[in-house]
Amino acid sequence: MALAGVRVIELAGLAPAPFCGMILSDFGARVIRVDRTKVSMAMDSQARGKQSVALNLKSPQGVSVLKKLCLQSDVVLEPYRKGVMEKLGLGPEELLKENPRLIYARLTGYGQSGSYAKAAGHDINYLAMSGLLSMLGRSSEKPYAPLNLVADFAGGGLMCALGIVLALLERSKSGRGQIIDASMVEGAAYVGSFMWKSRSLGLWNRPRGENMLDSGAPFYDTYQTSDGKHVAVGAIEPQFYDQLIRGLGLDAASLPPQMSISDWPELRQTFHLVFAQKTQAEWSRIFDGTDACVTPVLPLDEAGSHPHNRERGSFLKDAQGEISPRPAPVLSRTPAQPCLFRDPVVGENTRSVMEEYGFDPAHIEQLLSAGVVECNETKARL
Ligand SMILES: C[C@H](CCC[C@@H](C)[C@H]1CC[C@H]2[C@@H]3[C@H](O)C[C@@H]4C[C@H](O)CC[C@]4(C)[C@H]3C[C@H](O)[C@]12C)C(=O)SCCNC(=O)CCNC(=O)[C@H](O)C(C)(C)COP(=O)(O)OP(=O)(O)OC[C@H]1O[C@@H](n2cnc3c(N)ncnc32)[C@H](O)[C@@H]1OP(=O)(O)O
Repeated sequence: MALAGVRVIELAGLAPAPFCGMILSDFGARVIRVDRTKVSMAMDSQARGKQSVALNLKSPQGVSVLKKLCLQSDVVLEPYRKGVMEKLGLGPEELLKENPRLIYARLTGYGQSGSYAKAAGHDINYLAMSGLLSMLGRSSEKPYAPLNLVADFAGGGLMCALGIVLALLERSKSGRGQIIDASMVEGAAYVGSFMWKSRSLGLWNRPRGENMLDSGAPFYDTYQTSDGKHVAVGAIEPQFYDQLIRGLGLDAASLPPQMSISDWPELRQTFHLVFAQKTQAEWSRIFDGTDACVTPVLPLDEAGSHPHNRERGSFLKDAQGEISPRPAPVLSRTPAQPCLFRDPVVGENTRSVMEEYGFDPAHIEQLLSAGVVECNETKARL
């Protein structure tokens, strides 16, 4: 796999850093998640392929253990508020001095500088600060955050993984590590570059929800079908729009022109009435195999069984029978081989990882009895 041999220490976080760690793990990195001690269960729902070491970083001995892990690793990924790592004596200056090849990835909302750097926040705040949230939502309604997809995952976890891969690539030439300052505000904004850079095309001149790609246009929207399900329509280009009109059984000559914005409300009402006459499956039978750009809106539990996705193996089933997306993209020679085994219990791998990183057994026992580290091998076997 592409990242085979890369060792990552991931400090347990909420959502973006776990996703970043899972991407690295899916593509072959060895990811060791450092959990707090005295927690009953991991909140990491993206722990695929990871190992868990439970370590109390509030103790000086715990800090020494982490330093030793980082000394023999390629990447450390930290998701805390600015200054937390420095307060623990685990800041980048400290760790890079000991291991100049270390890639020190800092995944935060607002980045390591600026007046918000130390403020708490979540996806919705970062998305708001990126400028993008102002563009999301239906006409005459307030801005609407599309789950926590954009800042946490696209602009956060994924962008940070890109930074890590870039830094690894650069290190193969220079031999040197570096610090990655991954701000979710900036990551989200960057993902949204098209919105900034396409403003000159007039794509976003109208109020929110009234432009071509923000549900303003009737040919770029969702419609309810007679069985209460939905279809998505993305028939932008005239040749595809023609096929949409044909599939709907409408007469193009009796409709206003596609790009007549003032007629969009009337056209939307026509589409709405027609789509409501057949079930989602009936519309799929009509539109599958055409270029009308009409697809069913699939719920998560149906996405994996859709023929197209099934043919490509786009979703996988793990040992617990849980279905989730397979890693993307697909590399032809060195594709990801995601682990299908269950997620680790907190502290399940403490002892084995410490042994592997050169701690002698007596020292491990001493740290265990002092509560600096925790080992939950038995819990894992239950
Ligand atoms: C929208 C998403 C968030 C979705 C997450 C949800 C899935 C979960 C959010 C709340 C959870 C529920 C809740 O916890 C209650 C229940 C708990 C129960 O156990 C389970 C069920 C729950 C219902 C639970 C269920 C789910 O988990 C939730 C619903 C996001 O947007 S995520 C993005 C968030 N932003 C960032 O990541 C940006 C960077 N980080 C930050 O800005 C801050 O970390 C953040 C997120 C604002 C949190 O701030 P906080 O003050 O809590 O922490 P920090 O200032 O960063 O400091 C960390 C402290 O922890 C110490 N520490 C770290 N590791 C260790 C260790 N191994 N040992 C000892 N101590 C450790 C560290 O030293 C810091 O200590 P100090 O404060 O003393 O410096």
